[in-house]
Amino acid sequence: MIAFPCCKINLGLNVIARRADGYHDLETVFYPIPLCDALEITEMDEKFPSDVACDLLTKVKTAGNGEEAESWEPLCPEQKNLVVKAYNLIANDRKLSRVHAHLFKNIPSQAGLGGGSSDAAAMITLLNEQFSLGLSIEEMERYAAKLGADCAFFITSRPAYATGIGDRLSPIGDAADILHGYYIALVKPDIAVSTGKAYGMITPRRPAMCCKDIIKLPVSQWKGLLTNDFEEPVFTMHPELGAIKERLYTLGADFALMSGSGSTLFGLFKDCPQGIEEAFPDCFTAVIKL
Ligand SMILES: C[C@@](CO)(OP(=O)(O)O)[C@H](O)COP(=O)(O)OP(=O)(O)OC[C@H]1O[C@@H](n2ccc(N)nc2=O)[C@H](O)[C@@H]1O
Ligand SMILES: Nc1ncnc2c1ncn2[C@@H]1O[C@H](COP(=O)(O)OP(=O)(O)O)[C@@H](O)[C@H]1O
Repeated sequence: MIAFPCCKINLGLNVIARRADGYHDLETVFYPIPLCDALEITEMDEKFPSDVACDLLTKVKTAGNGEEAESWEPLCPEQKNLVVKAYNLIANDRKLSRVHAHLFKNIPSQAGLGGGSSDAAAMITLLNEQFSLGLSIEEMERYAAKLGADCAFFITSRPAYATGIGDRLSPIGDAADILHGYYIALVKPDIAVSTGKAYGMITPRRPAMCCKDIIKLPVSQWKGLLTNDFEEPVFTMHPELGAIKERLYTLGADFALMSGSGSTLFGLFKDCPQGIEEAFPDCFTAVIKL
């Protein structure tokens, strides 16, 4: 059984308050983007000589100098991969057969695109189907939220207004179609931002206007209104990121912003943008019609 976990961008992100548990309350709109990993699970042969209940092979797509390379390499120690963590979480409560998992990584890591969280959510939904666990969407979202603050969103990957630590989701109604027909350019340089460190550099505040209301305006009016609180501290640490955002505007974007805690910048274009790959030669780039 196979799934294609997508990634997300944040349409605005306001860090509102620091909580007693060290986490932060935020408000953001999660918007799914069809740049996907592939995750396949197959049941393990009874005779497979292993103590491991879920073994994982990861194929990472890496780009460099205009060439694409693929290699079977662990992204991180297997037991730390969110796909294996998702299996272990469900296996704690339900009887599961042992499985082989094959993960093809197409979504860049440490990018603010939620790729790992999406893979974990896909594992939960795959296990639910493969083993007829009968879990409801809400039950799967509750499991997912235990694995990462933005993981619950990826159970359905429907555009959503998120509050709490990113785990309280509500649909955004008609605004869900707002980007239909737009082109998105994703640009991710080879810079890793620590999410925890970035949160620590923000002074929380309540915004004048909530991002779910701003996105009801035409995209051409979002500039200056729809903001990401991570940009200020992260652009200070890495000025190259601010420069990429400016370049996206020069290339004709109606709107550009950093996604999550970075380091991906995205630009929204009415017409298919030209020259993105050439403009950012040392970065991962993708142009996708929404
Ligand atoms: C910033 C956001 C915005 O969408 O996205 P990404 O940049 O990761 O995509 C998310 O809040 C990232 O959520 P997620 O990536 O699941 O975070 P986790 O792994 O759960 O937490 C990493 C660390 O970030 C901090 N953290 C995370 C979420 C939150 N609401 N408040 C926090 O303070 C905590 O210090 C935590 O230890
Ligand atoms: N399935 C997975 N895909 C990507 N990263 C994973 C996965 N499982 C665990 N990780 C770990 O989580 C870290 C960040 O995850 P990722 O989702 O790519 O970042 P972000 O939330 O910034 O988009 C990675 O550096 C890696 O060590």
